[in-house]
Amino acid sequence: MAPQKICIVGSGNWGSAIAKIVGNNALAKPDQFDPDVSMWVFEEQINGHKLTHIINTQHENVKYLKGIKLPDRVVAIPDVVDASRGADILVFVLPHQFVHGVCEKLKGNIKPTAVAVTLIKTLKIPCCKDTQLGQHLKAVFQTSYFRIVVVEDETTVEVCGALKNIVATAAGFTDGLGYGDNTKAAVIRLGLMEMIKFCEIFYPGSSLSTFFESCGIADLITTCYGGRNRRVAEAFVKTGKSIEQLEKEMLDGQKLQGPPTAFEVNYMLKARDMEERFPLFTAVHRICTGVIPVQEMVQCLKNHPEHM
Ligand SMILES: NC(=O)c1ccc[n+]([C@@H]2O[C@H](COP(=O)([O-])OP(=O)(O)OC[C@H]3O[C@@H](n4cnc5c(N)ncnc54)[C@H](O)[C@@H]3O)[C@@H](O)[C@H]2O)c1
Ligand SMILES: O=P(O)(O)OC[C@H](O)CO
Repeated sequence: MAPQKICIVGSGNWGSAIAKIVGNNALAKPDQFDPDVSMWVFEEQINGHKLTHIINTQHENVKYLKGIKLPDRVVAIPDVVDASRGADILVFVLPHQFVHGVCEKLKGNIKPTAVAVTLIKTLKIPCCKDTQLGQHLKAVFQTSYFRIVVVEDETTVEVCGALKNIVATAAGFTDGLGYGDNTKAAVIRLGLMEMIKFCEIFYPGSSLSTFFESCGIADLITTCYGGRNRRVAEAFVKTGKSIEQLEKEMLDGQKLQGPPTAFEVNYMLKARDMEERFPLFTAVHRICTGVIPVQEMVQCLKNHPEHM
């Protein structure tokens, strides 16, 4: 098989981090991959210079991953159709709210044999279930410091990634309200229970063991202690500013996934009259949309179905 061309669709914080990993792997495995990796960059001006120009000359995404050098042969391209032209592997890594618009542009403009990998945390993307292809794609991402496990329960992996952002938002509210570690642990536990229940109901067939992979409990802990959703949610309580305003002020262009995911999940719960069975997901949505004050969050969890 000829070396495969890789395009990274996205260039935010995670997009840039994965560009470093993928770019180095492509250089190290020229028999498998074209060493030139393209990266679609949503163009913006930084101190009067185009971000693509800065990345292509300084080999650093100075806005979204400051201080980390990207491999020289990762090339930033501002047009997504140009960036993906001729690519065999498209790595999607952009905030989920922009996926639809980007895919509309790509429709009819990519190699018919191209495969897509999504690193996006969302509920929306149907994935293929090809373990052979999974092993091949593992070579794109695996490094000595970034280990990949190929699992067949791909829906649960993706849904875990999306739902943990809601739990992280709740954890941030807890921190902002000044509660201690026991309350936060209770929120994380109930959040995990709701994640499992949500998968059971909406995506039957998921395996409980998947929640013990990195995508489950490990990502949940990371995001509830260190993530952007947690940080902004804490500031929401402490400052009284809106989530939108804090996202702009605190994240410098990076995007929160928790509040929009809570909105999407609430839409699914409401449609099945199931809000009461998911008090944590429901409370986060109601707080983010101003329906209830954040001070009511813990009250909403006191009669959680897990306690009945
Ligand atoms: N950052 C992490 O640690 C991390 C880890 C794992 C997964 N993820 C997931 O990866 C995905 C991408 O997150 P990220 O952290 O790379 O992004 P980010 O939040 O750091 O960056 C936002 C990106 O959106 C782009 N953008 C802004 N307006 C746009 C528009 N109108 N159209 C298209 N793009 C626009 C920006 O240029 C920037 O590249 C998300 O689903 C996230 O949950 C993130
Ligand atoms: O910073 P957050 O809260 O968007 O979380 C980032 C990653 O998803 C954690 O793996």
